[in-house]
Amino acid sequence: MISIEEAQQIILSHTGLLGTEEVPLLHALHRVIAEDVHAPWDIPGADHSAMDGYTFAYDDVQGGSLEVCGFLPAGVAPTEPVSPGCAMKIMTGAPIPPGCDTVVPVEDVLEEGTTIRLRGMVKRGDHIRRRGEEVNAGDLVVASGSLLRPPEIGILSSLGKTTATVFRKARVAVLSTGDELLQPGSIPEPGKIINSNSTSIAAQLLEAGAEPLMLGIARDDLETTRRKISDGLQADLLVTTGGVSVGDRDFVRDALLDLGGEIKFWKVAMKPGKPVAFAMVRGKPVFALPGNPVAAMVAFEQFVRPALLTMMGHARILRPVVRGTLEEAIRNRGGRPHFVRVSVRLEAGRYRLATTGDQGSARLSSLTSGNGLVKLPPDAAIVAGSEVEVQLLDRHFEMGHP
Ligand SMILES: Nc1nc2c(c(=O)[nH]1)N[C@H]1C(S)=C(S)[C@@H](COP(=O)(O)OP(=O)(O)OC[C@H]3O[C@@H](n4cnc5c(N)ncnc54)[C@H](O)[C@@H]3O)O[C@H]1N2
Ligand code: MOO
Repeated sequence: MISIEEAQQIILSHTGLLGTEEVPLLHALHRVIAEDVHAPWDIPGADHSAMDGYTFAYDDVQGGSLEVCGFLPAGVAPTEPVSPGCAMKIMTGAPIPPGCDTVVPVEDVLEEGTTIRLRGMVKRGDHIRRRGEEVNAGDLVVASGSLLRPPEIGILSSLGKTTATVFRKARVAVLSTGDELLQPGSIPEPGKIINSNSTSIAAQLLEAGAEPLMLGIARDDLETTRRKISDGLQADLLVTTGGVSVGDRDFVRDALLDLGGEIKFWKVAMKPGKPVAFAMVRGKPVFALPGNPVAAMVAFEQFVRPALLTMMGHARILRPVVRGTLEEAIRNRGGRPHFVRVSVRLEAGRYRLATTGDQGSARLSSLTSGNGLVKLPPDAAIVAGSEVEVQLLDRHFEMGHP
């Protein structure tokens, strides 16, 4: 059996970048840009006032008082020089008129009829945002490979962009296998359960920024499984759940081989998720995840998500890992690393971790009541109060401040 890290390496060695597409700027949010964007102009485009106040030539301030000669709102570009000895009332964002070089905020002057008196010290150049202070024409502002968050979207907009060329979203086919499965929305019958894996995997895909294509359920026979998997190969990547262990009705691996696929690995030393398989079939990566709901979701996190993020151009493909204090003892009696589901909370600047109770691979509530995974090495016994590393699964933790 190979290790989690070996499995990840094999997967990434078969994972390449998807193509690109031009999308409206707002649709580029949380995607990775595939072009270098240079500034077509300076920002700011001229010297602007940074305050609502008065502008004047510093050399004209004699005795701390000036005549007010006019008003400059934002949105107007003055061309006439201001007469010597004059101050102009100016609003934040308005260009500084020729002849002026200093701004004083309104609260720092006494307004006396048509004159103003400065209340305190003023320095030449105060409260002016300089032309090109942020960006000069020709500067590389957003580099290819950058993740577009709201600030990047904003700066691209300030450069006149209304679209962006980004890496395509991965289209991912999702197939569940099993005679026991009913369509979501059904009422359970004896011996049957609802196919919840397709929905949870689709949700994980959406969260990773990919597009799920729902292939439904394949009954437990080789022919149906092969046909459904073959349909899924039209996508960029295929994820199946169930039918990948050693049962008499586990046909996924045989179907992959029948389709000419190469199984790159089967079984990884981990719990839950051991019977996971990864194959390349007709040039497409196929992840055959175990059927147990937690095993499928944990294996998705460790294997499918990093592959998808790589395909979509991301540089950070792994969840953030932080150190936190365990509030209870945990132990791994097995011979495989155990992903213990924990709830992580930030208390007085420190992460504190508690397990989510029964860690059965079929118990989805071990994930719903938590937001992190502790990878516990084989045979480890950790006492309460110890510091351990935890993968943060909750997006709200990604920036470190829930
Ligand atoms: N003799 C052995 N048996 C099992 C082993 C083993 O090593 N030797 N491994 C166990 C482990 S670990 C796992 S995990 C499961 C994985 O088996 P499969 O991937 O073949 O999954 P199934 O048998 O099809 O299903 C397992 C379990 O999950 C439920 N399930 C399946 N699909 C769905 C779905 N779409 N939505 C909700 N729940 C689903 C299914 O009903 C089963 O209860 O094998 C162990 N066995
Ligand atoms: O590894 Mo199975 O994936 O424990 O449930």
